[in-house]
Amino acid sequence: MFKTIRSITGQSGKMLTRATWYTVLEMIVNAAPAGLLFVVLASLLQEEVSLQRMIWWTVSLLVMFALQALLASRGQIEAQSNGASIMKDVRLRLGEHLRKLPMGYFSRRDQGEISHTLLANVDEVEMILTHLFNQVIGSIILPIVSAVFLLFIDWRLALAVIISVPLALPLLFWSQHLMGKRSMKRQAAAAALQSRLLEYIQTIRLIKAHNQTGQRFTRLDQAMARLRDDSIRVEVITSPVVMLFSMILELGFVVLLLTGTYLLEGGLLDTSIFFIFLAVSMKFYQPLRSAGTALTQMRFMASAGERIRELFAQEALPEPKHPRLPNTFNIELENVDFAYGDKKILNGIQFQVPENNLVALVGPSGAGKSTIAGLISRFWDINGGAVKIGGIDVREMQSEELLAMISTVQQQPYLFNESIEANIRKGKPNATIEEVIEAAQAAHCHEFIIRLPQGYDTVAGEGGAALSGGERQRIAIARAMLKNAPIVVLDEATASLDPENEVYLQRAINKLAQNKTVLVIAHRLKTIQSADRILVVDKGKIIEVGRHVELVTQNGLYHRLWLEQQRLGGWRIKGGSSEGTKRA
Ligand SMILES: Nc1ncnc2c1ncn2[C@@H]1O[C@H](COP(=O)(O)OP(=O)(O)OP(=O)(O)O)[C@@H](O)[C@H]1O
Repeated sequence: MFKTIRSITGQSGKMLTRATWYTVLEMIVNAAPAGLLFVVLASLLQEEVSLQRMIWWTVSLLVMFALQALLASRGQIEAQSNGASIMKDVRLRLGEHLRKLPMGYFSRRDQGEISHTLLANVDEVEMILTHLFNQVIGSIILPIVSAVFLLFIDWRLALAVIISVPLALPLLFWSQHLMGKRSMKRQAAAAALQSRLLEYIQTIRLIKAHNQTGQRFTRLDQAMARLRDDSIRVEVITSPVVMLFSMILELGFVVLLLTGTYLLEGGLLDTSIFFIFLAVSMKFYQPLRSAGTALTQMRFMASAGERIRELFAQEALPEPKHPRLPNTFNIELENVDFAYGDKKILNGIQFQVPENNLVALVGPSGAGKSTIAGLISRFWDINGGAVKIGGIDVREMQSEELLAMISTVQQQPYLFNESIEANIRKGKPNATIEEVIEAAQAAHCHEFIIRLPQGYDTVAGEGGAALSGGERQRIAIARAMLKNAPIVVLDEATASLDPENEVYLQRAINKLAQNKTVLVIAHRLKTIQSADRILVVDKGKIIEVGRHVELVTQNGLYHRLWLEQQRLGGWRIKGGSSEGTKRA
């Protein structure tokens, strides 16, 4: 448990902080009234009490209580600030680590699971550092101090008090073991519920549109029921063992009573000593019981640490020891093989995009076009061959430098829930407002932005929900224009846009493509009629290569796709634009 926490916080001794020392002192002061009680009782029994003495004792007691409260509050503040700053660092390192992971990790894991680890699990570990750890330390120190005190007074009775501890401890270890096993299951159920909740919220529009509220709610309901069952199971399995631990521990009190009475009857014990033991033993068993509960709770929280450790253990794409930078920006794929896990997707892909050329990838859905485009940004590492930019393998470049030379415009670009200005500025964080407007004008979105109630200050909504698909794409293009990277990877919108939007979008794309090396995934073939080269991809292979005029005359897949799209075009109520992606 401590090993996990140390490994995720990266701090070896930092759990024993000033806060822990405050707690140790607090517990010593907490045990001190027992000593005072001993003196008071002895005086009472010997009838040596005076009012003046009693006032002194009372004052001393008040000072002890005040000191204890002061130490407790200092300890809590220290623990809180130390734990919170350690976990801030963990959150930052987790964010940084996630950024370096291959995209494959994100497609394997649910978004909800990842966010559960980043939010709930980090909070749970923070709870250990800010509260539970010191609570456990305090609950162990107080009985130790009390036991030492009792041993000094009468070793026979002290042994009677302590004797139950070694008998109860195995039960505590057992409860820890049970908790360790069950808590991982409960964590998985909580993460699954988070995924279902996220899915429910993100797809609420779709669910309503298809009238599937009942069906989706069932999935959510099942996830909730699983979490409920796992939570109950954790309690049902561990609680009886913790209870048994407490009971066996308290048996020591019975042993104390029997031993004390036996010694008293034999005249081997002073009554005042016996009273002291009866009173002080409370300071022995009660904190040990709390330590047991806090330790079990801590073991539960530590499973959150396990999940964080697993996330840190995911291997990032290896960075080169001696990174290289290309001088030119032609793209080259040499005999590339690629698989998602065991699922082979690309087979011997080979092509070039000469610098400042526009090459289009076309083909049926699932052919592997987006995968090819992702390999250029090194979203995944390939299984065979090489992906090169300017003759240098992308694996020999530092990932940040590689990403800086590529602008990617997605089919469904994501806009942050910030102002449109901030969204465009993501392409160049230090851009002036004039540069932002210039990019928006070039991307043909300035006109619609200034017509919005708050113009550039209009908030785009989560994911860009406040804007239409075409508007979102144009803002993403403005973002890419501001970035002004030498390579552009463009995933063209599949959905039919209204003619006006389509014309503007096409003009924006043409502007973005000027003097750049462009790889475009084209879904509408009429937009790539003037591309320098078209690659037809099918089942992970390039099966045809040529310009539009060459390919339409061959009796191949491109020809069939072209005829199909021409036929579908005839069904449109309004005619589309005749503009296409072209070199300006
Ligand atoms: N992250 C992933 N994990 C596993 N399989 C994937 C992943 N992404 C895509 N695939 C699979 O790889 C194949 C190629 O997908 P890809 O998205 O590259 O095709 P595409 O030609 O771009 O399709 P579309 O035109 O529909 O976008 C598909 O069978 C798809 O199911």
